[in-house]
Amino acid sequence: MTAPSASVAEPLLRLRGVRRAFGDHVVLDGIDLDVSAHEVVALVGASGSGKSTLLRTINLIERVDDGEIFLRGQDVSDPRVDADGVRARIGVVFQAYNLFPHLSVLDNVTLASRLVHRVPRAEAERRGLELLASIGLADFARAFPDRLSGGQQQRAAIVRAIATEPELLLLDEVTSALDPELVGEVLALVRSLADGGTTIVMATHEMAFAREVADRVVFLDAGRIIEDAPARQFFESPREERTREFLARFLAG
Ligand SMILES: Nc1ncnc2c1ncn2[C@@H]1O[C@H](COP(=O)(O)OP(=O)(O)OP(=O)(O)O)[C@@H](O)[C@H]1O
Repeated sequence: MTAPSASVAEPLLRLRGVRRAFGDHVVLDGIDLDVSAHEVVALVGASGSGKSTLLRTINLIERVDDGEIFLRGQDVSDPRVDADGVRARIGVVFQAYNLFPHLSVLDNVTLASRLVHRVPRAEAERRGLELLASIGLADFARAFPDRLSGGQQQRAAIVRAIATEPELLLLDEVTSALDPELVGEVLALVRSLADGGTTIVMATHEMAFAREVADRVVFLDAGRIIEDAPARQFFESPREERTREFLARFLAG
């Protein structure tokens, strides 16, 4: 028997046999997935296929019924692991309502750094202002979120998620609640994070974006991974019939 090669890098994230059911409804049915550092993985699939639930299990919002989730080799799905400690290592942005409405934009962006990571306020605010400036929102730092457009709010939510320099960024349909004209500015920010080497797992219905930005595309159907392929191969020559049907339905609108 050959020993595993020591040169093979451990994936940043590894899921093995992840299963989650709600009552009799099996929503994740044995998910195996590896994500390397700096990789961008798009989760695609019909509504209800399990994309959000998968992201929520990675972030330990949902507990797995079976299987394991490893973050840098640590089994974080072990119920004895401190979930808050794991969540502090992962940035998450949902479809909408990410910002606390009663806190200024800057307080939103700096809150986790200050409270969870114990960064002194002055340093957290310097970094927060730098991040807000990088997305053109420095002038809104002291404003409350309701002064911002939906696209601006989502961009602020994304910089809030990366303010603590998480090891992994999870994005759950971050553009699906936006008016079409605001989608582009949010996708541009995700693209720049991907270009900068942030490790991202994102559920998306934006196929053109997945094709352009993702290294790999993972197609989920009824809680199973049907195809996991480099983005170009996924869109140009999918192996599985169900992937072809999904893409055809998608292109048909
Ligand atoms: N807390 C819950 N209790 C019961 N059923 C749930 C719960 N969360 C999700 N589900 C069910 O699990 C299935 C998968 O939902 P999920 O939100 O993961 O799908 P999705 O692929 O992200 O869909 P969409 O693209 O519409 O966001 C759905 O049938 C949903 O109703």
